[in-house]
Amino acid sequence: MAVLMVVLGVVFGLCILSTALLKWNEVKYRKKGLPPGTMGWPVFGETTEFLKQGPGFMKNQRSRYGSFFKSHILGCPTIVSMDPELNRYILMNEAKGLVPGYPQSMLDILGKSNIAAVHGSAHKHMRGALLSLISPTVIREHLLPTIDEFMRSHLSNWGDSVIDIQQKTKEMAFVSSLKQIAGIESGTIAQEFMPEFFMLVLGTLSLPINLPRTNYHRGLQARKNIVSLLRKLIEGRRASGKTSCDMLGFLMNDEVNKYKLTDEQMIDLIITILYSGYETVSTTSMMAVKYLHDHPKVLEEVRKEHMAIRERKRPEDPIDFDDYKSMRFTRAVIYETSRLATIVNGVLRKTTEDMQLNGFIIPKGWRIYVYTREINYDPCLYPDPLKFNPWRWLDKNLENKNYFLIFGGGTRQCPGKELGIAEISAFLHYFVTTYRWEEVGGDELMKFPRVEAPNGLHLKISSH
Ligand code: HEM
Repeated sequence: MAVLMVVLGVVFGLCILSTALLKWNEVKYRKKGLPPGTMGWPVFGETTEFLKQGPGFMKNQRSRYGSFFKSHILGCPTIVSMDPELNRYILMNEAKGLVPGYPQSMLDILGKSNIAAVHGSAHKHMRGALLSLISPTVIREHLLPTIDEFMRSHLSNWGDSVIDIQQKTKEMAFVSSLKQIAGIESGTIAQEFMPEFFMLVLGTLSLPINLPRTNYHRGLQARKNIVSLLRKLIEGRRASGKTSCDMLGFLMNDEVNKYKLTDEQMIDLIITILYSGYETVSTTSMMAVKYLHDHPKVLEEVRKEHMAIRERKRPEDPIDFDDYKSMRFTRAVIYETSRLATIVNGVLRKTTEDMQLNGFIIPKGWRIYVYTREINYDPCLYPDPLKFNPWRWLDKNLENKNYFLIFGGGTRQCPGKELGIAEISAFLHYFVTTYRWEEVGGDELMKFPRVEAPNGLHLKISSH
């Protein structure tokens, strides 16, 4: 009896303490003019609910508080915006103080000059330099041939084996970028680079606690090593006096390049390119393979498109820009994959000063989560939204609609969109024309907060 009384007493005490803590945190953030919503626990906020319930948490909060509510997630007081009109306004108005709001660990590891860390004229300059490296002309004349050569060799010996397509597409996205940036494809530099880069990526998604063995600490160390590798590469090229026909060669060539970047800026830009195209391209490629496997009719249509291209060519001929432009159905598959898998849930901004938004006052330094995921499943915009139906993208001009935010919008809209689509298209070209595949089975796929196969996605591959 006495034990039961003690247990009941402890439970009762804990209940009172929890209620008091939750109440205290609500009162702390009860400023006049803030949007409705809850702030959860001190320090942790509602991060656990957000990560555990994922999209369900967002939908639940929206049904209680509307499309514009406050929360405390991932270490920051945050406003979540799920309102399409407001989302566009936020993305279009960086100049009014709505700047990128990515986590500190990401900014520290990607560098002071990385594109998400700079605003105003510095952003214009870095973005201009990047766009000059990946313009449609450069894609046509330099990047597509490089990508073609890479995909051909990367996919050349997958036949009659079991592969982990997640691992393969990750390596593919990374090494393909490295080849475009510095002509490096295999050999010791790529081998040295790859584990460092994977460590850097992990670090950007961690809590910024700089203690030995934390992912943040390892990420910072990986950045140091990558910077030193790139510095050696730049110095080696300068010493040799040769010009190279790759992104680094163009950046270093003052005669043709009007954006004069310092070595630090060049290095941060290269890290930005590697980082931004890595997870987006690899995950979309993996998920496209998954959806094609599950939808034989779509696979048949894609294969028809790519076989028609091959029939016009000798086996050794690369795909060119006209071939790429003719891949209309493949483009539709890539959009449908991005929509249904929602590779990017939204983008982050923060306020540089107190500002009025949607009739509320948002304090300086608060994060704004422009949460675009639900648009992808809106039955008014995409009828039968849970169906994988690439045909919906043909002839309807869906990619030019103002609710199409798969590649972001406004001043920060993805500059790598065409490059990313070209890479995935070239990958699919060689994959569907060379191989047939079966899932080995049972691999788990997670869709939130990131799309990933925690134990890999294994395929049994046979030659076509
Ligand atoms: C399927 C592939 C891709 C998807 C879905 C994608 C998606 C996005 C999205 C949603 C944004 C907006 C971020 C924001 O507003 O804060 C963005 C920005 C960006 N993307 Fe991509 N991306 C892809 C491929 C690439 C590639 C291949 C590159 C390589 C150059 C790249 C480079 C960038 C950069 C540098 C930014 C920041 C632009 C700025 O802040 O001005 N992306 N991307």
